[in-house]
Amino acid sequence: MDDRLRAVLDGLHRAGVEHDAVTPDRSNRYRNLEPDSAALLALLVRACGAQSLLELGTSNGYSTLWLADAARDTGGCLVTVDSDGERSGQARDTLTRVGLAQLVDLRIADAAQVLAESSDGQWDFILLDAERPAYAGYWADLVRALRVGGLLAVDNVLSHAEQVGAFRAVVASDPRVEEAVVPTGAGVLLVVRRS
Ligand SMILES: C[S@@+](CC[C@H](N)C(=O)[O-])C[C@H]1O[C@@H](n2cnc3c(N)ncnc32)[C@H](O)[C@@H]1O
Repeated sequence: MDDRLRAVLDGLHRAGVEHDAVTPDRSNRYRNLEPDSAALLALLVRACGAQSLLELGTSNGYSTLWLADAARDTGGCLVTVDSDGERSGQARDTLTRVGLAQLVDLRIADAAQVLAESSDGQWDFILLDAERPAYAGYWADLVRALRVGGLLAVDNVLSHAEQVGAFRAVVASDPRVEEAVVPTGAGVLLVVRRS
């Protein structure tokens, strides 16, 4: 990552923390990934050589920038989805500013619908970072749309363990996948589809 992008990311994260601290309504917060988690996911994208990336939960684009930068190295591209047009617009502006916009298809849409419309095995990498109580309902399409050998990452599995309990149970009982939790940031669940 070049110094300019690093500086933009550092500033974005700092501003996000400050914004969220004075925003009582959580639906208006940015709720960006922790920097260590974002760095881990970008590293995994590079390690996997992921070409086809999906992010569910763009917010103002903090994690999107990390993933897009990694996709630039793998020769891949990223579809990122958020139901909120205003935050998505902020993400578009920042991606344009740092020269990553051409790698990213920003969609203002519902995560469930994008997953349902994904073809079998379409995605090499998926980041799920939206509304946690909905995750269990996404599972059938998540695993179907993930390529065999592909990687799914889910944030907040330690910080909000109770909200992802049903989802964790569904994943743990599915023989098509292997999983591990990385205790970085808010806790990142990594799931690999093996069949
Ligand atoms: C935790 S934030 C994402 C943070 C982002 N990944 C980052 O690190 O900068 C969650 C985002 O998911 C979006 N979201 C929640 N439910 C959604 C849904 N069903 N479909 C699409 N986006 C959704 C919210 O609008 C919010 O911007």
